[in-house]
Amino acid sequence: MNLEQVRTLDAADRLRPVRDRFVLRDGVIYLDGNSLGALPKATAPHLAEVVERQWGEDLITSWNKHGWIDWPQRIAAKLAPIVGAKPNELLIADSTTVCLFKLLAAAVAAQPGRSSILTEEANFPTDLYAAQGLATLRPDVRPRTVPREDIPSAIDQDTAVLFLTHVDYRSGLRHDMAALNETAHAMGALTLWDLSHSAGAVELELNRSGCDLAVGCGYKYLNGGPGAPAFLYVSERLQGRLQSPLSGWMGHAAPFAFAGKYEPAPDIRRFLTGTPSILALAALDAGLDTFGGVAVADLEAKSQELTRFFIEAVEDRCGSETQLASPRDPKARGSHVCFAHPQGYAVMQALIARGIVGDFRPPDLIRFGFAPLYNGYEDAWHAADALAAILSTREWDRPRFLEWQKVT
Ligand SMILES: Cc1ncc(COP(=O)(O)O)c(C=O)c1O
Ligand SMILES: Nc1c(O)cccc1C(=O)C[C@H](N)C(=O)O
Repeated sequence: MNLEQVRTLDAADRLRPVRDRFVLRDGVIYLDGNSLGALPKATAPHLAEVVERQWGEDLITSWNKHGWIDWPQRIAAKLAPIVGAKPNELLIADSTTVCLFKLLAAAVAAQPGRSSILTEEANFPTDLYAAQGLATLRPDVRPRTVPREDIPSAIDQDTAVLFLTHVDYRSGLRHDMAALNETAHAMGALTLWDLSHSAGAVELELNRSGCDLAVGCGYKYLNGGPGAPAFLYVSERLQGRLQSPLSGWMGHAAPFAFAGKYEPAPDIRRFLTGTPSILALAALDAGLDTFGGVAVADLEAKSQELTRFFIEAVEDRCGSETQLASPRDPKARGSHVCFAHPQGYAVMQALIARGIVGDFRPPDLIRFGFAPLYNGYEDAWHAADALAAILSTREWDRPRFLEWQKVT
C-alpha cells in the first residue's frame, strides 16, 4: 500500500471530521491518547469562560447560577451512551484510584462473610495497591491475585468482589465482561471493573452486560486533561445497598442543612465526598463534548481497523525485529497495541525524537495507543515506517535514547 492509498482510507473514514475538534501539532503523530488524551480545541475557551466569567464575575453565586453543584452528575450523564449505562448511574468524582478504593470498600462491606477480593496478577498497580490498602483496614478481607487464565475457576463462594481491569494496560487484552459478570453473579460475587483503557475507545454495555460497579480515568480516551477527575458507575439496582466509606458532606442527603449526622443521599450522589474541582470538571466537560454525534459502535470499529492496519504495517516492514505482544484478534483487545523489543525503552525514545509519540512499559514493550476520535491510517503508516527505520539502522543505540527519564 502506498501513501496515496492510505490517504484514501482516511478520507473514507466517517470519524475523520472529528479530528478537527483537537489541537494536533504538525510534525507530531500522537499515539499516546490511551495515557493522556489530546487537547480538544474547545477546552481553552471553555475554561476561560468558567474562570473569567463564572468564577471571576459571578463568584460564589455560580454554584446556583451556573449549576456548579450539579456538574458531577450533569457531566457524567454525557458518558451514558459511551459506556452503555443510565445517566443516574454515573458520577464524576475524585481520581481513579480514590474511586476504585471507595467502590471496592463499599462492595466488600455489602458482602459480609466473604473474604476475598479476586483480581488478576497483572492488574494495573494502583488497582492492586487499592485492594492491599483496603485489606489493612479490613483484616478479615484479603486480595487474592491469580493469573488471567485462572480467573473464572477461582471465583467461588468466598469471593466478595471480582475486581478487574477490562483492557490490560500493557498487552491490551480485553476481558469478556459479560461472561465474567455472569460467572461472578452465579457465585454471589459483585463485580468492579476498571475501564481506564476502555471508555471512549471500545464499545461498553455496562447495563446489558450486568456490571455492578465500574470506574475509569477521565484523562485518557475521554480527553479531560492531565489529572482529570475520574468517573464511577454504580448499577441502579445496588445504589440503595452500598455506602461510600469516605462519607463527606457532598454525599449527604441534604448538604446545605449542615446536619451533624451523616445520612447518605438516596441516589448516586452518595458517592461524592467533598467539593468537586470545578475547573477540572469544566475541562472534562469539553473533553466529553468531543464525542458529540459519534456512535460508540463506530469508535470500536475504527479502533479495531486502525490497530489491525498498524499491526500489519509493522510486521510487514519490521519483520522479526520486533514481536507483537497484543492479541491479533481485534475483538480480544482494546485500542492500543504493544510490540516487544529488548531495547524497547530506547526504541521509543528514538521514535519520540522523530515526533512519533507512544510510550514504553517494562520490561520490553513499546506501546501505541490509537484514539479513534483523532488518529488515522496515515498516523499508523508513518509510525510503522519510522519504527522500521529505527530498528534497521539501530538509531535507538545512542546515549540520549538509552538514558531513563522520570516519567515514561
Ligand atoms: C488501569 C488503570 N487504572 C488506574 C490508572 C490511574 O489511576 P489514577 O488516575 O488514580 O492515577 C491507570 C493509569 O494511570 C490505569 O491504567
Ligand atoms: N496517569 C499517568 C500519569 O499521571 C503520568 C504518566 C502516565 C500516566 C498513565 O496514565 C499511565 C497509564 N495508566 C498506563 O497505562 O500506563
